[in-house]
Amino acid sequence: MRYISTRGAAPALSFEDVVLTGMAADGGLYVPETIPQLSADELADMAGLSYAEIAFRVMKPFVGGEIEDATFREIVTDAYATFSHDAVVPLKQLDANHFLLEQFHGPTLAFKDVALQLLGRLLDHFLKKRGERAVIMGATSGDTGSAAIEGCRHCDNLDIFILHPHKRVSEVQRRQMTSVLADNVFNIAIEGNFDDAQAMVKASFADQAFLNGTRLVAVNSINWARIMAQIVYYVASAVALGAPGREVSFCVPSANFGNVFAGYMAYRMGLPVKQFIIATNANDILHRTLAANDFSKHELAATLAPSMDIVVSSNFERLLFDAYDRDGKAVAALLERFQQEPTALAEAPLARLREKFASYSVDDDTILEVIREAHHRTGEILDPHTATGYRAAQRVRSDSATPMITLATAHPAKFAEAVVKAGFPGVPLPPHMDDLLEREERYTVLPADLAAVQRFVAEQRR
Ligand SMILES: Cc1ncc(COP(=O)(O)O)c(C=O)c1O
Ligand SMILES: N[C@@H](CCOP(=O)(O)O)C(=O)O
Repeated sequence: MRYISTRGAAPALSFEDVVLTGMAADGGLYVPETIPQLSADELADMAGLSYAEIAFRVMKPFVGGEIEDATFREIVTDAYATFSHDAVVPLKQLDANHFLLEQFHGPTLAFKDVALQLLGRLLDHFLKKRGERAVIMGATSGDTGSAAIEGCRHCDNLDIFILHPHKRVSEVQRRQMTSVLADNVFNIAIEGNFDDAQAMVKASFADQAFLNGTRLVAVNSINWARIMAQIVYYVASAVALGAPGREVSFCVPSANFGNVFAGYMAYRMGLPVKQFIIATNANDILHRTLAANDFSKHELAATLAPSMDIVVSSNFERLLFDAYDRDGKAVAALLERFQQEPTALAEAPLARLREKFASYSVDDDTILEVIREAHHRTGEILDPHTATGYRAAQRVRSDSATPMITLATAHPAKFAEAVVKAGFPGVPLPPHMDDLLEREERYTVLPADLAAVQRFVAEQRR
């Protein structure tokens, strides 16, 4: 298996190299050169298997024989043993044909754990094999940061630098990151927003001179392994509801687009998916692009679903690469224009996207209304991100005969502000976190200035 860049001008990489890197040298993101296929028989055979076994089977072709089967199976089994639910990501039926896929049973209570428990172990495996050290730089709007720290902190060969937007993540999210006092964990609160943090991480991949030759690795979904691991739960949940004999649809609270892109990859591998719904908060660039072909940046708004407060959506590039028939030059030109001025997609790629994707945007008042309504109807307290998905599924699903799976991307206990504003007393944290609000914190506030951040990383790394 080889991996190529969405901008068409960087060298192709092996699986091991793609895991141990971030962005491609041409500024693009890596995708598999060919998309492995899952036959109907292979899908049918997965019914009733454990999540770890499905994960092994779905991901094996992407690894391309670069890790021995027995070792890879061990890594996968170990990663998913950290989840508090046997099903890892259980399905919960809400009504006749609407299901929640609960993605918050991992150590940090958000869907990011599914990929980052695996990625941490893959990095450990490859770095030990090579006898190398590496520096991680990641940007977070709140959930990736803690999941990355939790997934990678036991790897002695890694120093982990996580940039979060100062005062723009929830208290629980911040404390999940900043109360990890390990010697190899560094939290940086950036005086800016998530887009600023992500831009600095990407700029650091583009010019790594500040690290004097030490390897820089991504934990954001720019790292292909993140997407790969997220494909699994689309397959597992669809098979649980009758695939390949029955089509399903997915509604995905979206921002940086890694989650729904993984679903699209599952579809490209052969999973029968009728529709993907992209749900956004008030930061609605994905919805504006799909619905009105308005691919332009608006100012980033702080919302009640802070993890989705993102304007420049990284993985949309991977979808564009497919929509533009894998023409890297066209993707590079479009994205360069996008950085400079309001732009639009060409007609044919947009039409292709609209065949499979619908979208819907949900503002803060509606998030609160949905939390109340969903509780009244189903007894569930949704987190504010999941609430955007719940409403989008109600409004734009193509039909009610096809099972709709809405991804419940985080636990409501992480987002007390929205839950309390919606009129509930709050949701308790699980026992392993019940003293979180009393734990000591450590983090450094820095301006949104690339040189300052790089200087900090260069000085602090071990
Ligand atoms: C809780 C939660 N829901 C949804 C999203 C959106 O996922 P993605 O960035 O993969 O589109 C994120 C992060 O971005 C998140 O943390
Ligand atoms: N919502 C994310 C933003 C970063 O997304 P990623 O999937 O690219 O890591 C977060 O919680 O940090």
